[in-house]
Amino acid sequence: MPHPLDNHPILRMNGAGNEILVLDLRGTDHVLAPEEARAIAAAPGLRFDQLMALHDPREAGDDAFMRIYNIDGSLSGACGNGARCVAYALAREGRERLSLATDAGRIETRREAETVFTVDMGRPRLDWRDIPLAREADTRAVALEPAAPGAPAQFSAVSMGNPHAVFFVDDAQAVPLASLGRAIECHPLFPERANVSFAQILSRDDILLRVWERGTGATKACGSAACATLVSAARAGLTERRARLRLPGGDLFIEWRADDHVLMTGPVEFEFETRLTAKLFEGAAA
Ligand SMILES: N[C@@H](CCC[C@H](N)C(=O)O)C(=O)O
Repeated sequence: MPHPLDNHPILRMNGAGNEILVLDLRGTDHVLAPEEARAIAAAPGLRFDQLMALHDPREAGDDAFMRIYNIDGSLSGACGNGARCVAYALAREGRERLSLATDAGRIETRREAETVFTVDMGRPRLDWRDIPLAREADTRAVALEPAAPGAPAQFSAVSMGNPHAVFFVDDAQAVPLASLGRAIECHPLFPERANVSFAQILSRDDILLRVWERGTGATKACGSAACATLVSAARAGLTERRARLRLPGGDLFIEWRADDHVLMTGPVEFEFETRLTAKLFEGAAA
């Protein structure tokens, strides 16, 4: 029997430099196995930061249900830049606004301009159990214990549907992102691991940000991390509730509205469309 994804189209896009694949599985009952996600990531030209698999909606009013894969095959409950890429992909069907469900909740997107999209990421979750953390803590300032060599002593914890640890630093460019990110992602405080951000406050509405993503590593942009950072900075009184987040791949504009929803706006680029082949999955579970 041919592999169900043989000859299936796949889109390569990026959201502010965050490398995204969009795999539209609506109308099929195929659920991508972690091994299959890793096989796609290993194919020439298809390496991704996140793969967004679209499934038929489970509830009336939704446009799709999404499964979000990291490069190691693990799943995430949220991906802000990926959602904006999905919004661009489905805009080709004439849909300018979307409601997208994940296991962590529902997010909404809208088109602002030809290649600029906003995603409403919903409310941040700020209770230590929701991050989750391994022990009770005030999420505004959690002590990193045991200490990680070279890491700041404390961080802010936020869930945007996925776990984030945000460290405020004087010089984000000087942070050894790979070594610290790897160590903190898997720190015993995070039973589900964490996305790790290093943020430098430039002014009350301007933040420089570098991110080590859970399950993927250093990326050029991480939307949910940008949201978690703005929420952390505003809670700490370091910024207003609206700011520009400068990431290596581009700028994201984040607003934590009075109704508690966090909105992110930024650019999306379509790179190319190609087709998967059965050969790619040889050795991976079907
Ligand atoms: N790049 C994403 C976040 C992707 C998920 C993350 N690596 C996780 O495992 O939670 C974004 O734009 O939000």
